Amino acid sequence: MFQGEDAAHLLCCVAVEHLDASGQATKRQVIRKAAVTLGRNEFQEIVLRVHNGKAPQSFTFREMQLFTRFARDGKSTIKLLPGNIQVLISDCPPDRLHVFLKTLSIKYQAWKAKKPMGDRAKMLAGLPRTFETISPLQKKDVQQANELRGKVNAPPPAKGLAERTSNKTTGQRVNVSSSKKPSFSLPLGRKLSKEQAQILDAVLSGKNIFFTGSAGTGKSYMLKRIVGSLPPKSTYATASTGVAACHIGGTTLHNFAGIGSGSAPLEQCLELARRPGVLQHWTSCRHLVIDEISMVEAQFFDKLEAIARWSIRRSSEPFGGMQLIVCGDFLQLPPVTRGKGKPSFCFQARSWRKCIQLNMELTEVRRQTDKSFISLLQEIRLGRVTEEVTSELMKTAYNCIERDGILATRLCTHKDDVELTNENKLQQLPGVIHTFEAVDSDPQLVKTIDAQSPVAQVLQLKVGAQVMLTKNLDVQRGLVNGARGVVVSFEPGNKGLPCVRFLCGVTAVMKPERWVFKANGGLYLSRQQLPLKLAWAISIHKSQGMTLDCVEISLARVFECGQAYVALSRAMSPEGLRVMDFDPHVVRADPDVLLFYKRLRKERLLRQGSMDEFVSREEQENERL
Ligand SMILES: Nc1ncnc2c1ncn2[C@@H]1O[C@H](COP(=O)(O)OP(=O)(O)OP(=O)(O)O)[C@@H](O)[C@H]1O
Ligand SMILES: [Mg+2]
Repeated sequence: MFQGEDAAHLLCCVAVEHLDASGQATKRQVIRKAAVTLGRNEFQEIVLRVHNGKAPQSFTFREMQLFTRFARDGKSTIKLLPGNIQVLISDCPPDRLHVFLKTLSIKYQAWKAKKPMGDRAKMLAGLPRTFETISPLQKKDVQQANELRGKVNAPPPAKGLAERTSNKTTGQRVNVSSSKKPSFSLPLGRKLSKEQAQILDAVLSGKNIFFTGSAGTGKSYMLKRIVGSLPPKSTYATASTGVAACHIGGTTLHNFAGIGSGSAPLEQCLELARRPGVLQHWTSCRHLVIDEISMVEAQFFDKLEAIARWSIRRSSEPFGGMQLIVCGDFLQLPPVTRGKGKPSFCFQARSWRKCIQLNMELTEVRRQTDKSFISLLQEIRLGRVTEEVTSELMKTAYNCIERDGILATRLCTHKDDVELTNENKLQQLPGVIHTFEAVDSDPQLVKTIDAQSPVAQVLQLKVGAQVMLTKNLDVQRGLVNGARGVVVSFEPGNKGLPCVRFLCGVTAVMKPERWVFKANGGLYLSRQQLPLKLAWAISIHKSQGMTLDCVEISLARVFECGQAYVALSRAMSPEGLRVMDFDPHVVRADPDVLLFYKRLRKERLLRQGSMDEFVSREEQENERL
């Protein structure tokens, strides 16, 4: 996260409105590229300074109202009194805005806790005018703000507090969304490692970058941080699959491009891309983010490049000058070919080399902590199965990973097996079926929503149903995307919400959540549904990008290179994994991909933030390939 001085500055679009008594704007000034700074004057009052590149305007205020509902989209409004001024912020990198607003809010509350200086005292003080950037947030600011909030909210309801501090291992029943306003805290965020920070720096320098790394090194995590650091209006977060797009809060690459499968001739694809609603993506995009690039076909990539360059943006630069931020692991799943032979990877696209200026690699695995399990997975990734690897994986067949009635999720190679398993298992359970229908923003577009949503339109559950959480509800308590649980009861009443016991020890009543998807033409679609899906089985393709705490894998019908690696690397630990019928032959790494990575290393094109030792070891190993 941005700390210190950074927390006091924003670069964004600003509209300054002067309001009359009825709240109508009497004067409005729009500054497309504004620098906003938070500071203090000679009396230690908070000042908001808006700079248009020529002359700054400073607003000192006594009262403030913040409107933060759309802060995640980079928008917020700050209403200031006296003066009745409204500062409307837009197109601001959301992570920066979040920290800026938090700093403003806490500093303001802390300032209110002190007795402000009266006008007369100010006049008598005769101090020269000054402006100093506000100091970084300190613990004491947060304490003061919380004390003030405590007084305003008093008396604090003891129940909410007890819920927040409950010990997750006790299995105590908790309410996931508490109505009490949480206390302020320092906006530290989760820290980036050195190598992750270098990637963010490279992106912010404007370079076209491809970054890679084994499963669980935080590629998607980084993409979310990258998207949060770029201006939202011109940034498009996409991924090759709907599930992966959902992980980074984006849309599918196909949806962004609007050219179907891209197999039509260029002229036809161009016509499709020029359709109203689609054209706007192409013209407004300055930063194109793509996750799970391993599943994007070379030809499709070349088509996108040609469309962007010649026809829409009329520029000779690769991708028409858009910044490309591409990430994935080519040793995971390849593009889907539907029986049309060997796929071409994106790095085999004609335009790849001229598009990508910088190749970087993340080396620190974060999904797993067990060092020997991490090394085993690295071997599998490269298609190497030693006797030791085989025996370690065979041993897991006897793992008893069921706990508290929560069964392992079976990862299947084929989609049909998944549907059949989940339907049959649900039917076999005794008891009444409870059906939950989603509320979609546009019922006509169920298919479009289905393609991107992690939850189904209709969810059927029974007591005993094995389920998986599809959203991070409370990361600290372990209620994270992919967490496994079992339905233990349904609440009385007509809503009959399900109560789920999770593997992490928490039992919680599930309430509907909302997902928002970007559709063509800047249109937003949404689905409201319980954040659950049946989890007796899921497909390996759907599991790409996921972290799972309790999995059983049958690899007998593996048909792709990288498929066994994707399945195995979903597990967080060997204790949470059971491999049923391990056969070393199903572990395969695509030779073209190995060659690609080898060449990048040899030509020293693959930059790593740290771990030089790891580089040389890998190089030695690759020499043996
Ligand atoms: N800097 C970080 N701080 C805390 N947690 C992190 C950090 N980076 C990654 N993680 C966590 O590590 C786990 C794996 O990250 P992520 O899913 O982004 O990996 P990935 O490289 O995209 O994996 P895959 O190749 O399987 O898609 C996630 O639970 C993520 O929240
Ligand atoms: Mg990922």
